[in-house]
Amino acid sequence: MPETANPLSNPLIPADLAPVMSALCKVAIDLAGIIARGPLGQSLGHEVGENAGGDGQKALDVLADDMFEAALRQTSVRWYASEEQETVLPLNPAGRYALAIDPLDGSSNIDVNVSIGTIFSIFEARDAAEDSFLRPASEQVAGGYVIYGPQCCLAVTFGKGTLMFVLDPATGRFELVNDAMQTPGASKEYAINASNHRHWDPAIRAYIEDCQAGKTGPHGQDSNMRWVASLVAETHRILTRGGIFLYPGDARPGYEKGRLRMVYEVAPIAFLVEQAGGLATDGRTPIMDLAADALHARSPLVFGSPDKVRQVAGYYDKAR
Ligand SMILES: O=P(O)(O)OC[C@H]1O[C@](O)(COP(=O)(O)O)[C@@H](O)[C@@H]1O
Ligand SMILES: [Mg+2]
Ligand SMILES: [Mg+2]
Repeated sequence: MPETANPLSNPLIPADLAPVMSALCKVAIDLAGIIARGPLGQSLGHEVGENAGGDGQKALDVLADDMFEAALRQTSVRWYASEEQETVLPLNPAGRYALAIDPLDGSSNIDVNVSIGTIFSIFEARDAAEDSFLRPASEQVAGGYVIYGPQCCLAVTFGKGTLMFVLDPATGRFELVNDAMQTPGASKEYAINASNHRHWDPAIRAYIEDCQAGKTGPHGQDSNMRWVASLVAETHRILTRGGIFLYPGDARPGYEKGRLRMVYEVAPIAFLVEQAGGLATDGRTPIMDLAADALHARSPLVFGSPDKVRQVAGYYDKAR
């Protein structure tokens, strides 16, 4: 792929954030190349350790983290918080921004050639490292993801709608394909890891059982279930085709608040989805009103087409 000085130049990118976005995109292009070579290149999917959240780290998790950290050092990012780092790293002391990142999302899919991604969230930096991230999701100045799939795409919001770019392999540039993504309202698809059925609370259990009941059940429609186990891929599908995603808290030890991390998974995805006319809650409360109480804190996440997300909140109200 040809190398361009700036792979993302567009008037819709705020000028102050443009160098940060450009650095993210350059790394994303390099990662897309590494991922595309799969077994022809270095081994990507083998376990190399454990991260602060207790998840196994794959070689590509660590490589992606190293690449983003190195590239963002040259930008106005003051604080760097990563799924793969226990604490916040100081980058540019004079920098204006605090950037949180899931360098490689969906790592269980690395070996099986299914879409994986990168998720990022940007706040204005505060003087204290952690304080810069432990604040309401509504204070984000940018949120987005890159998906490494059949197409490499960037979805990003700066609080004025959700933009979608596609990487053109012929030029090495991300081209704008939609300047106002709109989550479709009507969809028959729901996404949840159904193997956890026995651990769910009564509200989620009742909601999913009613989805499964189909046309003759209370929802009055047949549904399809999807579970990619890659949050970026589920988000991309829902932004494009509608539907609902649920990763609720459940009864497994350590899963009281589900699996997903507030700072670098839940908050940026909620920002993107709400800017595209969807809703994102923890089941009841809008994610945008919530703040993490620790860097790697988890949060339940329910997002997608507004009517469906409201419907889930109704099940929680009934279960009270
Ligand atoms: O394996 P589970 O419990 O279904 O969890 C799947 C979820 O875990 C994740 O893979 C977590 O992300 P990481 O790969 O960044 O740890 C999400 O992308 C996905 O939604
Ligand atoms: Mg993730
Ligand atoms: Mg990850």
